[in-house]
Amino acid sequence: MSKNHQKVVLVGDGAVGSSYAYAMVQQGIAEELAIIDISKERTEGDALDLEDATPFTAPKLVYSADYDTCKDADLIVITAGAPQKPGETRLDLVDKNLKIMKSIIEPIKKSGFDGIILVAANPVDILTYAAQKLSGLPKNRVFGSGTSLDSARLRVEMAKRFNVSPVDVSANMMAEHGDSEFAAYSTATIGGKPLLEMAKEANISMDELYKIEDEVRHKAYEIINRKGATFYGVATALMRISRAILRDENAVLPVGAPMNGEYGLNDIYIGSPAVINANGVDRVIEVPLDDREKKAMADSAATLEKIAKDGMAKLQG
Ligand SMILES: NC(=O)C1=CN([C@@H]2O[C@H](COP(=O)(O)OP(=O)(O)OC[C@H]3O[C@@H](n4cnc5c(N)ncnc54)[C@H](O)[C@@H]3O)[C@@H](O)[C@H]2O)C=CC1
Ligand SMILES: CC(=O)C(=O)O
Repeated sequence: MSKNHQKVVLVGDGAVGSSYAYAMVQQGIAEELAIIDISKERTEGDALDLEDATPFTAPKLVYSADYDTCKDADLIVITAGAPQKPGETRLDLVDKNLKIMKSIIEPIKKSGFDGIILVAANPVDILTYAAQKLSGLPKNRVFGSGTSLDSARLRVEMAKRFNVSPVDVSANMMAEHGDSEFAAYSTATIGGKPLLEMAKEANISMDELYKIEDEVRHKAYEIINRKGATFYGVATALMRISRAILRDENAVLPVGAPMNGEYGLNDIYIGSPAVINANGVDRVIEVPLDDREKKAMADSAATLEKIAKDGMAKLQG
């Protein structure tokens, strides 16, 4: 395959996957998009529908495929798995989605794939951990969407509160993509100015900021209660991460990154900003945390570590 021809394989053509495919076609990222799902009718239908969009965007080969197509892919994006039902947490999905992940990684491995895997299926930090262990690929080449969507949600809320564009808010949700995540307010900035200073000047209290943090943490539940699923936000986050990989951007994005001593953590995937390029996670940016944030990071990591180890033991036992 020439350097100018990039191939992405999407595994999981449900609400998140098909929205991601649509975003990739809209943005003209990668020349080839293969779609895999247990429902062949769905992937065939989506490929036929999506190819009709390409005359208006950029030439792209979009097709329904089987796992042997993974062999020469640059990037595989995994969105296959059960979504939360109203009232369910992401962690409640762990056992069934770990089994699905195993059934996906085995044929990917068999195909001889040697590229990058980006995971979005939930609980994403645990499933990413499993995908890396089961695939045997280097840790930097398997990573998760992590807190990319949550950070976008935080930026949206800060933009509303401070009356600025969300594009100009630099703020991250960190740790688990889930109920134990936290807003890293101590390092957030707007136009280079610390967000906490701006809050003080605007008489926005810490209590109000913590209330917003909680709303961000629970936004998925609000969306699921209303429309049954969330997909446009995460699909766009996945498109953004894919672009950073395929165009070797060195973009600093919050993702579910492998820890190698950062925050005192090892052998775990967790939400943190990282440099994303053609190597996948090129390096983690270890953000300085205040005491509240340090404790939240440690507590969240402890939860993830336990569930990952128990889940893997069950899967392999
Ligand atoms: N990381 C994030 O920020 C977000 C993650 N998600 C997660 O993404 C996942 C997908 O969500 P939706 O698209 O809404 O669900 P969905 O039910 O619409 O789609 C799931 C797709 O996976 C396919 N699938 C199931 N088992 C499979 C297998 N063994 N091999 C191949 N395909 C298989 C199904 O046929 C279906 O097309 C869920 O786990 C959900 O929780 C959803 C939103 C945000
Ligand atoms: C479903 C999910 O993980 C989210 O929207 O954050």
